[in-house]
Order: sequence, then C-alpha cells, then structure tokens
Amino acid sequence: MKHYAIIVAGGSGKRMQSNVCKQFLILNHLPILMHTINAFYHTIYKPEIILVLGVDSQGYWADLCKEYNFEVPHQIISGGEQRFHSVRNGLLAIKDEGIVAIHDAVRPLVSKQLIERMYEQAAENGNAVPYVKTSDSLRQIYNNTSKIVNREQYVMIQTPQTFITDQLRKAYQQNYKQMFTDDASVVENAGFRINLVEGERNNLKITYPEDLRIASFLLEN
Ligand SMILES: Nc1ccn([C@@H]2O[C@H](COP(=O)(O)OP(=O)(O)OP(=O)(O)O)[C@@H](O)[C@H]2O)c(=O)n1
Ligand SMILES: C[C@](O)(CO)[C@H](O)COP(=O)(O)O
Repeated sequence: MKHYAIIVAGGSGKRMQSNVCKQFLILNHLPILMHTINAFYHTIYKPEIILVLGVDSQGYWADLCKEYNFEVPHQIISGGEQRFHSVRNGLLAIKDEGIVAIHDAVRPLVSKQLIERMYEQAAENGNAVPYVKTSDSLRQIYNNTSKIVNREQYVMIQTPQTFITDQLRKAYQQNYKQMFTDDASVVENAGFRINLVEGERNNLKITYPEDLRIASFLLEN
C-alpha cells in the first residue's frame, strides 16, 4: 500500500498579519514548512510528499530550499481559492491507490507517532481524524446573546486527517460548500463515517502571532 502526504500551504495567512506568508516564517532556525515536511519524511512510512503552494509563492519556496539546503523530495502542485480547492488539486496528482494524510503546513509540531498512528488507523477503518477535548467551557452565540452548551459533546479537530484514496476521490467530486472547513467535513458529506482518533495538544495550528512564540517554546522544551 502506498503512503502519501498532501501538505497544504496555499494560504496567505491573513490572521498572522505578517509580510511573509506564515508557512515560510522562521521557527527556531528553520521555515515552518520545512519542520512540517521533515515530520512526515522521518516516519517509518516515508510518504510521497505533495506540497500545495500558491503560484506566487513557488519562486520564494525554491529560494528557501536553496538557502537551507532542503533536500527532502517533494512534488509541487498549485493551490486553489480555498483550502478545499488546494486539497483537491493535491489529490489530482495522486494516480495510484493508497493512504493519504492531509496536513496543514502550519502545524509543524505534529509528532512522528501521531502521523504513524493516523496511517495505521486509516488502513484499518478507511479514515482517521485526530481530535483533542476542549479544556475551556463553550457557549453558543445567537441573536446577540449566548447560551452554555455541553462541552462533552464537542471536540476540536486537527490534522493530519488521513483517508484511503477511494473515500477521498469520491468526496472531492463534490462542489465546494462553505461548511467544508476540513477534509472530514467533505468526506462525511459524501456519506462516509468519520473515525475519530486522539490527537495531540502540542499539534497547534499557527494562526496568530502568539502561536509562533508558543510553538518556539514547545520545540525547545
Ligand atoms: N486556499 C488555501 C487556504 C489555506 N490553505 C492552507 O490550509 C492550512 C490551514 O489554513 P489556515 O490556517 O486558515 O491558513 P491561511 O488561510 O493561510 O490563514 P488565514 O485564514 O489567517 O488567512 C494552511 O496551511 C494554509 O496554507 C491552502 O492550502 N489553500
Ligand atoms: C483543517 C483544520 O486545521 C482542522 O482544524 C481547520 O479546519 C482549518 O481551518 P482554517 O480556518 O482554514 O485555519
């Protein structure tokens, strides 16, 4: 069975408010995206890596690879308007059957153990989607007010979300919907049951400036 990793790095990082797209920012001496690709490359599965990049970023990435002597083999595919379109473009580059992990470029702290667990669980169950419980209380907002909800009924979803190619290909034939904020939502809407697997608290998504400082601390400790 072949193993693939689609790393989506086609976003512009508006919430980070930096001049350089956040996936290229330096985290403890290495661009975030290189940490992320290395994490997959160093697993026992050594997946074929498909890197989805915005057309405007591809030259910059080539320069970074030279500057950092980055030699992990990867195929570059152009991104799309939304994350959904970027994933779909990456998926079109996969011709064989296998297991595909889809991962946000901006989750560089993902562990080797979590990636391997996701591939194993997807092989057994068709898909695997990592989650963590919330330690905060949750409220639902409506009509200018809010109401407490039962937090035991909610979990927070991470990546790598991992699927057998058959499920992903069927799911990504659908047209884009606003509710498709991740791959599990696309696959579920195509009629497949989602298999939740425990994720990792450290597997944070670098979204806001303070996340970069937290990630830097976690990497060093
Ligand atoms: N059209 C898009 C949009 C997002 N992504 C990727 O999807 C991941 C998760 O998205 P997010 O954290 O929202 O990144 P951005 O869209 O870049 O950030 P923002 O929403 O703040 O602009 C990121 O690795 C991002 O590069 C992508 O490949 N293609
Ligand atoms: C895919 C994801 O990281 C799962 O938590 C999340 O849905 C991405 O959301 P974003 O708003 O595109 O960052």
